[in-house]
Amino acid sequence: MSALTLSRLKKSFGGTDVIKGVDLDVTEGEFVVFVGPSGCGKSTLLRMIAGLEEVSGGEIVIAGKPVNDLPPVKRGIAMVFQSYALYPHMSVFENIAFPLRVERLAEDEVRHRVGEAARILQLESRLQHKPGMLSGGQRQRVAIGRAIVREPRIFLFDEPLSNLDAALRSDMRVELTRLHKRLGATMIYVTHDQVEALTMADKIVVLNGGRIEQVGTPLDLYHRPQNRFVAGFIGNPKMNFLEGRCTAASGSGVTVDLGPLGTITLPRPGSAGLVGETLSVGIRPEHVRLDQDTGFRLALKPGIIERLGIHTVAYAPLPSGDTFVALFEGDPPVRDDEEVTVSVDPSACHLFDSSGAAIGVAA
Ligand SMILES: Nc1ncnc2c1ncn2[C@@H]1O[C@H](COP(=O)(O)OP(=O)(O)OP(=O)(O)O)[C@@H](O)[C@H]1O
Repeated sequence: MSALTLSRLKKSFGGTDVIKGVDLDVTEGEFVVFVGPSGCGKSTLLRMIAGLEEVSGGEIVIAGKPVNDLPPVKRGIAMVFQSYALYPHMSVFENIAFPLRVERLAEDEVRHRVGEAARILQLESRLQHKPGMLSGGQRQRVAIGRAIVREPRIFLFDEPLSNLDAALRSDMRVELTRLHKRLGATMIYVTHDQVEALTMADKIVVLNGGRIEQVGTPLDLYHRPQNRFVAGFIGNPKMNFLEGRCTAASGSGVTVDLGPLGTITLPRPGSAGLVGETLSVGIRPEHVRLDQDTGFRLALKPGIIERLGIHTVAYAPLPSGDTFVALFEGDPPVRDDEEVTVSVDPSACHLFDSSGAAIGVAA
């Protein structure tokens, strides 16, 4: 069953369109992550679902019921913000209990729900502490506890981990994934951190300029990006793009002349109409090999090499002025300012037409 449906959803501030017609279906129990560059409308979309922003057009349906005209408290949602918004003078218990006090729940029920949330979040020994005595991660757990006790249909998270340091973020990622499994609740999560998106999501929604670019599982987006934007956004280091002119295209292959870098033929169906068009060949840094028998060869002279132990990242200038990034496992014998010939399997490459649409990937 659908937990949430957005239909032709729009939002403008003054005369500026910020959300430009979003359609989305979220299944009950799904962990959905909104990602996209700064200003693409992620938070606005979340706040519209929460009822904190009015809708300029379209409809929001939660559990089968249109909610456009319902205030936040009647929507069956609970939102966790980046700033934990805890009351410093109240104990952890009272902070978690706060929304239940507002609803005037019976004391027994309050104790039961707070106790359960504290147990799930391992905050039982902290219930009498004040927020000032807690670490950042513990404070964020209190904020999550305050959402849990409301027993919402949908949890909304707006960059909840962005105030934490890197180590704590990765711990909290695991905790949130565990929490999602345990509660089986529908969760919608906004982040600009693609590691969070790729590791936590059942489904990722990539937004750009107020529109959805693609919706899919993390691996769908990684392996089958439908356009150049998604291809460049998902994956770290980012995909390399080499531009060239299509010189041949048939049902079995597309050939692109990359000028000084040579010619590559990708084994994917293309129509004869592509010949003459400028295409972009997408190469993921992790698909670059130092052995030279996998098809397309490229001579690189890395200017900078980052050795991270588990892998090595090489940055090499291209004749176009762009930088080509290659990622190798371990610590291979590549040196900066020394030429090295690498190779790429053409069947692992991506291909985009001049409008940015992927060639040979079903929409
Ligand atoms: N209350 C407002 N009044 C006017 N413009 C707004 C308002 N809120 C957001 N905007 C604009 O809407 C656009 C989308 O903002 P939003 O905060 O949703 O983006 P975002 O993707 O969450 O960005 P970030 O990752 O930087 O938080 C931005 O251009 C922003 O300036």
